This record gives sequence, C-alpha cells and structure tokens, in this order.
Amino acid sequence: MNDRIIVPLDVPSEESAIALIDRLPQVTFWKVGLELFVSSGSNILKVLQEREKRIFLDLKFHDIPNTVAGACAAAARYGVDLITVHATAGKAALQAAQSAIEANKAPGSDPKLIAITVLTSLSARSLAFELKIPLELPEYALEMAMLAKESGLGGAVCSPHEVTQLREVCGKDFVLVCPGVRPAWAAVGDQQRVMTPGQAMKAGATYLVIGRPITAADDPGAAFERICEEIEAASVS
Ligand SMILES: O=C(O)c1cc(=O)[nH]c(=O)n1[C@@H]1O[C@H](COP(=O)(O)O)[C@@H](O)[C@H]1O
Repeated sequence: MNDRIIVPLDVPSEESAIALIDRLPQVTFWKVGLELFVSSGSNILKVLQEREKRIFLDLKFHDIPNTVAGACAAAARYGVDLITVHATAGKAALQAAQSAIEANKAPGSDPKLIAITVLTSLSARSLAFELKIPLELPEYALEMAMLAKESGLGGAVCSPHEVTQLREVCGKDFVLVCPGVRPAWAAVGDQQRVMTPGQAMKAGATYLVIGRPITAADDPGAAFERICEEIEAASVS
C-alpha cells in the first residue's frame, strides 16, 4: 500500500528535504512542490532519482498555452512521474501542455500530466461567493476533470469527496490523485474537503497525497505505517 501514498516535501530548503527523505526510507513516492522548487531549484529531483524514488513535480502551471507548454517541456525533461497544471488554464493550454510533455519525455520516463480540478482548500462556499462559480462544487470538479480528459491528459487532482464520481465518468485508467486526506487522529489545518485515508482509497483514488499528518508527527515513520495499516484495513473490510 505504501506506493499509493505520496508524501510532499513541503519544506523550505534542500537540506531539510534530504533530512525528511532519509528519515522516511519506506516512502517510495515524493512530491516536490512550489515551496521547495522555488527556494532550492531542481537539484532535489536528482537526489530523489539517485535514491530510486518516484517523483510528483507539483508546480501547478497556470498560464497562456505557449508559456504552459514551455514549462511542461522543461518539466518532462527531468524524468519525473507526475506533473500538474490547472484545468482552469483552459483547453488550448491543456492540449499544448500535453503535447509538450509527449515531445520532451526523458528517455525511459512516462510522465503523466494531471489537472487540478478544485483545490482541496476551497469550500463550496468560497467557490460560489469568492470565485463566483455558478455550478455546485462536485459538478464543477467533474467538468474540470472531463475537460482534462478531453484535452488528452492522463489524470486529475481532486478531493476525496469528488473522486467516486470522477472515477465513474473518467474510467479506471484515469489517474486520480487526492490530497485533502486526514486520518481521524490528525489536524485538518487549512484543508476543507477531507476524508480519511481508508475512505479516500475506497472511494477510488489512485494515489493519496498526505503531508502534515506524517511530516509534522512526532514520529513520522510510525504515522506513515499507521496510515498504511488503515488503508489496508479499509480495503479488506
Ligand atoms: O496538487 C496538490 O498536490 C494539491 C492540490 C490540492 O487541491 N490540494 C492540496 O493540498 N495539494 C497539495 O497536497 C499537499 C497537502 O498537504 P497536507 O495538507 O499537509 O496533507 C500540499 O503539498 C498541497 O500543495
């Protein structure tokens, strides 16, 4: 089960990222996001590759088609496994991004481009009243996932609340990555649409992104094992 959990390296330096990677040797899939990439650059990707880890490069591109395509081409050359773009960049940008990835894959790699549907930190209320989206949140998330699929992308990021519906509509091969995952014993923090790891896997997620419940725990290794056991127990029950 541990290869279905992606742990984010949401830390401010390469040094602290390496300390976390070495503290959690049982983690096989790591996420490099905005904080670490902006502060420390791309060297951390080499560090992870030397340790034979899988990599989710989560830079959440959101720009005009030409710019997004250029960023995706550069991201694909790193030989990572997952790359993110916002679905709200629109169809032309998503298609350009997907083509750029296919044309620039590092030898031996098969990066999947996945689209952010609705950030898990947004509530139905903020979607309606701040972003002025007139659709219900689950319907809007589904529309964004379908836009990603129609544009040729391999998957989407959604909260566990929407994953069953997205799985039904987008099919079994569409990669669905769920952040917004909280064991019953962990603090929810800034996440809004959360479920437990067992519930999220049962609902149809391909991968779970779980950060602070593991990385901020007194014993991150024990927290990771406990989550793996919870997923195991939910999948057999
Ligand atoms: O793309 C993501 O990974 C992402 C999308 C989203 O909608 N919500 C979300 O929380 N994330 C990321 O998932 C991780 C969640 O971390 P924790 O809230 O600490 O478990 C962070 O690195 C976020 O950047």
